Amino acid sequence: MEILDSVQMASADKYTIEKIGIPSTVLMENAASGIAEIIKNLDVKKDKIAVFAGSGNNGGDGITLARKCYNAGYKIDLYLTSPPEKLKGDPLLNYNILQYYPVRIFNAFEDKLLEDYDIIVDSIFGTGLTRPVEGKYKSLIKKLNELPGFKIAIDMPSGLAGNTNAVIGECFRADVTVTMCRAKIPHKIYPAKKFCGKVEVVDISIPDFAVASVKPYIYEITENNIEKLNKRESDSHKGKFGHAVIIGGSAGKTGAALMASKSCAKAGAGLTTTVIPSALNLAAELGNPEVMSFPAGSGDYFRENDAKDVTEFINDKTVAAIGPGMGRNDKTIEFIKQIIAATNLPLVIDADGLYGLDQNDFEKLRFRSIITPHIGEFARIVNKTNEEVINNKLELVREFSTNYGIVTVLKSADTIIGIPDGTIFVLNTGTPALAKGGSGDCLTGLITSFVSQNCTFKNSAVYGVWILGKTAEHLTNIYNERTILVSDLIDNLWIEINELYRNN
Ligand SMILES: NC(=O)C1=CN([C@@H]2O[C@H](COP(=O)(O)OP(=O)(O)OC[C@H]3O[C@@H](n4cnc5c(N)ncnc54)[C@H](O)[C@@H]3O)[C@@H](O)[C@H]2O)[C@H](O)CC1
Ligand SMILES: [K+]
Repeated sequence: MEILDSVQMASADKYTIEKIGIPSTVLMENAASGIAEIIKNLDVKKDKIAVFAGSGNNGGDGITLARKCYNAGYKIDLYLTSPPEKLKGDPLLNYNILQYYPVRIFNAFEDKLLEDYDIIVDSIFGTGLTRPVEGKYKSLIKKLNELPGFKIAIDMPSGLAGNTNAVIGECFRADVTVTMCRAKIPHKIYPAKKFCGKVEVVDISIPDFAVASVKPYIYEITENNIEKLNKRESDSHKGKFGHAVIIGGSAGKTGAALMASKSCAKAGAGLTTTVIPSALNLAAELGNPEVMSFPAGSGDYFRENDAKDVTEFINDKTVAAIGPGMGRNDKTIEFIKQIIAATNLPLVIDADGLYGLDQNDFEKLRFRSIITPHIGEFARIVNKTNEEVINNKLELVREFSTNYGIVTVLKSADTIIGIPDGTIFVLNTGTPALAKGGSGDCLTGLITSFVSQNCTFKNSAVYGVWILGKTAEHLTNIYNERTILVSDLIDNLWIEINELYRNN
């Protein structure tokens, strides 16, 4: 599904009203009907409802909803943030209609809140908000957050802006957010996502082609749109699924290279070899019997002198991952730079593999690489603070991927995948069980495995993130979010891989 920003939403809205001719009043009526339907189906007490409505169209949705809620038999009070004389357009039309209904109408700032409401509906600001709320609006939102009732935001929790995932100021904390047509950026991406609660999307008759006309470039990957895995031909042999290489390990971190390699083999690479500093080779030989190893150099970490042998070894392979557990020794960094310069192989680069890279190295990775940084690693790459990355992750990932022609997988609770044509994919899979050392190594192995099996870079990245996240969800449901080890994830990768085969 597309994720829109507020400008795109307004354009799709305009297209529907002006080009197709569906009146805006109909859209508002549909929005209110959709929201009322969701309220009816909520499993919470809903005898007394308070709607807080602003003067714009978001307020208009709330005013119209008041009528729908009355029709459904709820006791409903409306609190306006502006005098009725200031209303115009559809909000005014619906306000005038509401005069015929026995709904009590108050001023949100001047009148006292009358009783304890079961449900508080926030329709103060929607996609029209672009700057932080101040003054009496700020105080009102604070006050609403302190009320005990169940909280529903219409379109967006008031205080969030529709074109950013950053929390720009005080905002309503919703249990449920009901949005129209498509989810917007703050609904799907942290930190704003945290304020939205469960997000429900209602159809208000804006057709798909009106959405397509605004050229969406952000998509959420879900069960419904993830590409299924192809069944293997019955006469397949291992040569068909590539030879994947995992270059990693250093004294104390050998396990990272082993976990990445095992994940790679488990997800279906034809052959997997761990390239490992030779002093650690025995661990690789004994630790992963299904995986081959290539002992490099003579020490317990990689040095630049090892690059020649390693390059010769990997050059006829299908894909190499660089990074798991390599450490950050200057000589190792030089080794990585030389590998990047001396080969044209598809590369997946993670963790320590990214640490010493500069613009020059990234230039050499154009159209053949996937990088998988977490927030801190990406902040270092793009020379920003962690905070700046968190609040601008879409723009920064998009800029990096398009500038360098590199697929970027920015790992966090909502993983963002940027591809070189400027498209962004968002995956909200996973649980806090993944907040543990080694999860990233598993992801690197998975992505490398799918590249080895000839999947596109985009699909390889998507499969890696999806399978790891879904496996964590599955195991968290059975066990809990603390006691799951990466080896448990690896053992259970088959469950989600089975799901990806389904219906194919
Ligand atoms: N296609 C759809 O999704 C439809 C959505 N609808 C609803 O319409 C709103 C957007 O309405 P709009 O009138 O453009 O904006 P808002 O109601 O969000 O509010 C704008 C209003 O508030 C003023 N304002 C903005 N920021 C601030 C601020 N920080 N402090 C004070 N005042 C502020 C601004 O000047 C405007 O006057 C959308 O979210 C949906 O809920 C339609 O119902 C149908 C189609
Ligand atoms: K709102």
